[in-house]
Amino acid sequence: MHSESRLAPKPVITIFGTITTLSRRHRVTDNPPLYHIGFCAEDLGPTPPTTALLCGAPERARQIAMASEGVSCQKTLSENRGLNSYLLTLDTGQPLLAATSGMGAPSLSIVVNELYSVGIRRIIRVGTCGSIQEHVKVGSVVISYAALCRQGAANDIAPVEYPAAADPYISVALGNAAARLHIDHHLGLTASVDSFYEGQERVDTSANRYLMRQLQGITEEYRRLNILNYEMEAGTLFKMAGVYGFSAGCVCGVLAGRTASEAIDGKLKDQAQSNAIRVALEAVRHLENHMPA
Ligand SMILES: O=P(O)(O)O[C@H]1O[C@H](CO)[C@@H](O)[C@H]1O
Ligand SMILES: O=c1cc[nH]c(=O)[nH]1
Repeated sequence: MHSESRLAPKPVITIFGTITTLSRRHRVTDNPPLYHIGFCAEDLGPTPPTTALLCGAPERARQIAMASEGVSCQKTLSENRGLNSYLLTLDTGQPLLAATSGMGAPSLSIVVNELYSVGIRRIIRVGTCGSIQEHVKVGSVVISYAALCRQGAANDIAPVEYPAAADPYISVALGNAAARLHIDHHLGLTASVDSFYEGQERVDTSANRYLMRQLQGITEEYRRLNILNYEMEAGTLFKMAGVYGFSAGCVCGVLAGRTASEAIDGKLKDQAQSNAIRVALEAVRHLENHMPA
């Protein structure tokens, strides 16, 4: 045992106040951190969280931890590879993890595997998306109860036909949370794909103006199949939940209205993301109270 590993965590001053970060020298356990997420089960303390809010962007995980009402950040667990993760306590007393998946299913699959290893049993993706339906407006949130999963990583985990379904209790909790907060929301089907440009039929804003024939018209086809939105992680998360045996949900802020334009709406971006965060936090408060993981 190295004596330095028993040192108390080092306090650091950030623009958000004083928090504690777990540098390699100041971790309170000798157990090795998991290779990608950069922490292990013992780093989660005596009352470890079993629920994680999982964001594609590290800045969003940080926003949940440092700038959300009713959330206290106990410590920064890791910033390894930009997969920022934070140990939190909600105003209800519930422990919670805010973590980062990175963009796309391959990165998400690694992070989710390691989160499961450290004891996480409920994962709510807090993401962003593009709407493909006229009535799903930029700034609103989409709660995915299932996904059309056109993702390669998922095929390493389950057959292509395997259902990509959210936990119905989480989906209902997210819908009820959005209603309580008076946030414009839609509960429905999501298309989870592997690329932001070609896979979501972007041409005007893409460096690649050539779209393979099989993708030409795909957005209109999905629209007619009553799919609400495009994003890049939920399908694989849902399939992993089924195979591993944890519960999963997804709420995404709408950043692009694809019936009008391919572009991200910069003006409503912050509002859409903070709506998704507020809905997820409110849902967790009620899920934990009524349905222990
Ligand atoms: O904002 P996040 O959570 O990263 O989600 C969406 O944004 C990224 C693409 O811009 C993809 O990861 C997509 O799923
Ligand atoms: O259009 C969008 C916006 C965010 N994320 C996506 O995957 N697509």
